[in-house]
Amino acid sequence: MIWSLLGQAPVSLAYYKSSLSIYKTKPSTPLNRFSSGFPAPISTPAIRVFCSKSGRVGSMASSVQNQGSISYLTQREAAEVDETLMGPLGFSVDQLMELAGLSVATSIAEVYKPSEYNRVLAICGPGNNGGDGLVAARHLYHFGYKPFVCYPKRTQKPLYSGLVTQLESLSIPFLSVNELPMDLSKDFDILVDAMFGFSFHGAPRPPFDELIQKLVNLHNYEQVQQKSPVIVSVDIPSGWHVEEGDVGGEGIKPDMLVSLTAPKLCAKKFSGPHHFLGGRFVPPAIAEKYKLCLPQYPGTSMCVRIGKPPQIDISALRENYISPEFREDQVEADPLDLFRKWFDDAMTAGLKEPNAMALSTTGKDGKPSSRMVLLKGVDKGGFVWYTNYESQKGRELSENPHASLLFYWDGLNRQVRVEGSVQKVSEEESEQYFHSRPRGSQIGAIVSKQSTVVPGRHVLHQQYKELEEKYSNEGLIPKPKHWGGYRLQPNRFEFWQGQTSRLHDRLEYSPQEIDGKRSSSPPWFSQTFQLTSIPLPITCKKSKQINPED
Ligand SMILES: NC(=O)C1=CN([C@@H]2O[C@H](COP(=O)(O)OP(=O)(O)OC[C@H]3O[C@@H](n4cnc5c(N)ncnc54)[C@H](OP(=O)(O)O)[C@@H]3O)[C@@H](O)[C@H]2O)[C@H](O)CC1
Ligand SMILES: Cc1cc2nc3c(=O)[nH]c(=O)nc-3n(C[C@H](O)[C@H](O)[C@H](O)COP(=O)(O)O)c2cc1C
Ligand SMILES: Cc1ncc(COP(=O)(O)O)c(C=O)c1O
Ligand SMILES: [K+]
Repeated sequence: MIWSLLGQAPVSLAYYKSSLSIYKTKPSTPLNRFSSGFPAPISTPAIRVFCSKSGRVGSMASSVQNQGSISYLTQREAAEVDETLMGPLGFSVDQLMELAGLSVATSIAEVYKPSEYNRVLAICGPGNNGGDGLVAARHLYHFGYKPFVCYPKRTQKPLYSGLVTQLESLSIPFLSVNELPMDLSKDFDILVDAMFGFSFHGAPRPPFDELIQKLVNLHNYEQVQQKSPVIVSVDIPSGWHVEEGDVGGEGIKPDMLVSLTAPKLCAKKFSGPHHFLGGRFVPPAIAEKYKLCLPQYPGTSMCVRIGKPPQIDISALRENYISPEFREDQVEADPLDLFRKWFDDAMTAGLKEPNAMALSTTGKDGKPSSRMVLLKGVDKGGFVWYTNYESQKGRELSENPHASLLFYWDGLNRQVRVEGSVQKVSEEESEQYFHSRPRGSQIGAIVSKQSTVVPGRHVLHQQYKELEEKYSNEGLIPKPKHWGGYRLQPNRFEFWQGQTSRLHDRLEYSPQEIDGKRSSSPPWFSQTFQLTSIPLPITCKKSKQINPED
């Protein structure tokens, strides 16, 4: 299929025309543009690299190396950055180690879900790299993993004995080298290599030579092996030369490398699928001084993916949902109460925009269309959202006043479907809501001829600017006639709670028939909605208890 392209402007939802030649010069379909444009199934977004502004400064700067815009440090530079952080910049080793260990744990959690990779062995060395491993083990415990620790050469400093006590207080088992099984693959899902970091030199001495060999023996990510645990190396794959990497080619081959502060030179030789950066504590002064180019961390994350994104087999992407049981006898009689309860759960879980819902409409041509809108109110009268009445959805709703709403609360493994008939809300209600919005959004609603083609972004921006000036005096911005709310009055709800092996819980509420007639006058659902097929007064069944792949 040959596709034409209509770009969508960012500020408004009007479209602007864009050259179609993009498909002539780049013979790709929208689908492969999509898959090549998005790096990974993991939650980290595309990498944006930030660099210090000035040129190279300081004595060591000339040896800071970049590969694809990201800086790599030599061993000496890494040690010096460390010293600067802990000297003039006032950090303590405890602080940095805590943040480093947390970065390692969050990187692991981004890729290896505790439901599948639960048993973690952290092998910790005598220095700070080992300390990072101890901290990571503690965080992993709190994230739902089952950690074990092998810490054969303990350091007698209070920082380290404190970390050990903390782990012991969580009943995390410490295993001696002798207690480790010959073959680590049966007992662990993740092996955290926290033996050596950037101060490693020479050849590994006992007992670490043997431990490194255990990792070498069991794992080579290039070989497809069933049931092989993954290796996550902290900062440096232990045994590798800090700058040259795996010189003899016989070292460990981690699946994941979590570089700390900035990757060291050996990381250029890392060819495993998951390279992350952690240690979100580098002040601009350090980045500037050492001319560090580092990726931006997304949102509030403690880690960011760097390096090539892994090749994704989309067909293999799946989650096994593990949730508390959602039972018929636990639900509310009124689906609205259950909706509110689940909405509160989504808020409490800190989900982003839990009020975002997919709205599906069909016009008289019967062709469905869906888009996201924001729920702005829910009560006995129904579910309310606001939009442009002249948009595609507005046109379709005028032709066919029935719609479906869909909420998906990732993280809670929950989905709610709501279907019903739709009416415009009153002008007064729309007025009131319109004026509660930020002034920028009010102007945006005037500017945006939603779902129409416009000549370019500049037109929108120009109109926006003019209106901004016009209404700069804090006066009322008039609501355009074509902007307002809709209210969907539900006639069907389905609450879905994901469960293991695709045997999900699905409960459907549909209107009860009284004397052979459907109740139709609101507010009726608190009384007359029923969960299909439990004996009255409230009936309930797992609707369509469904084949396992539903
Ligand atoms: N700012 C940061 O980047 C931070 C990094 N952190 C982590 O700290 C490590 C570096 O820690 P450091 O203590 O300097 O060094 P190591 O953990 O690499 O290990 C040093 C110990 O290892 C011994 N060692 C060295 N070589 C060998 C060997 N061939 N065989 C056996 N033992 C060896 C060494 O003993 P020596 O007697 O040989 O000196 C030390 O006992 C960094 O990589 C990060 O992971 C911080 O946690 C946070 C800030
Ligand atoms: C999370 C999210 C929330 C949105 N909320 C609204 C909204 O409340 N109202 C709205 O008109 N458009 C909203 N949009 C934009 C719509 O998805 C859509 O692009 C626009 O309304 C035009 O749709 P149409 O051409 O199908 O009518 C939202 C988009 C997203 C991603
Ligand atoms: C075009 C459009 N209209 C309305 C909204 C809802 O915005 P508000 O929360 O300001 O009503 C959104 C939200 O993304 C939107 O994109
Ligand atoms: K390591």
